[in-house]
Amino acid sequence: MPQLIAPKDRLIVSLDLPALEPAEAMIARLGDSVTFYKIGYQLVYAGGLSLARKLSAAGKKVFIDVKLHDIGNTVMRGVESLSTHGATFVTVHAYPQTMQAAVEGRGNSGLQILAVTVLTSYNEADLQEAGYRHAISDMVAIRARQAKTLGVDGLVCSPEEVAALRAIVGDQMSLVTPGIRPAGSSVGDQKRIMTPARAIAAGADYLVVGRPIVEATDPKAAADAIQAEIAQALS
Ligand SMILES: O=C(O)c1cc(=O)[nH]c(=O)n1[C@@H]1O[C@H](COP(=O)(O)O)[C@@H](O)[C@H]1O
Repeated sequence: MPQLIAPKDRLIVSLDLPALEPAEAMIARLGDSVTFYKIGYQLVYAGGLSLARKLSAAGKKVFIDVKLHDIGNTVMRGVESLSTHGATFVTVHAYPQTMQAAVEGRGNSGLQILAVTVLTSYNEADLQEAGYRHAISDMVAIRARQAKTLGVDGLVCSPEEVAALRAIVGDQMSLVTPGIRPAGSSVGDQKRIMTPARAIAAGADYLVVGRPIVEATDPKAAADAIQAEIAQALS
């Protein structure tokens, strides 16, 4: 539930880096400023699961972002395997079979399933081009209802959808938002974005931030500034 999360623990730094060595160097630079790390495609295929175990043994929280989507049996077994690394969150795409299988696979392990609703790099035209007939707002709402019914633990969504999705899923599911851009930072390939302060004010539980921190000249200063913005927005 949002009110129980300490402000500092709401920032998840995405370790989108090519190898363990730069990832460990980044973690050392960020030090006590950051308590929660995301390990995604780039690092997970470069030894990232060993880093997940190391981070969780060191008392940090870990989000394994592998966005699973396959037949149910494969997803279930994949999630069973992923539940052994000490992570807090793992991602799957928000398809009913996939979400149901992921919930079965996580069992009582303590690993929480996050369903990715509509990627933050998509706008309305991108969604139509991919063959969907719904507007983004309708699509995320449909997927949020299905996720809630299936017992999924949380959603990954754009901060633009947080308020609407909170009304659907209530306080028991975590709302995790990438697409976070501090004022003045480069947008890159993200399309549905907000500043940290606005995302928190909209009701996000966790903010996922990659390039604005890991590509900053001073990553610790960038993380500290976002932490301060989060704390200010919550006060
Ligand atoms: O599942 C995710 O974390 C995710 C979902 C989504 O819709 N959009 C999105 O950007 N992400 C991830 O969040 C991170 C955002 O990174 P930056 O755009 O560099 O801040 C990346 O690691 C993405 O893979």
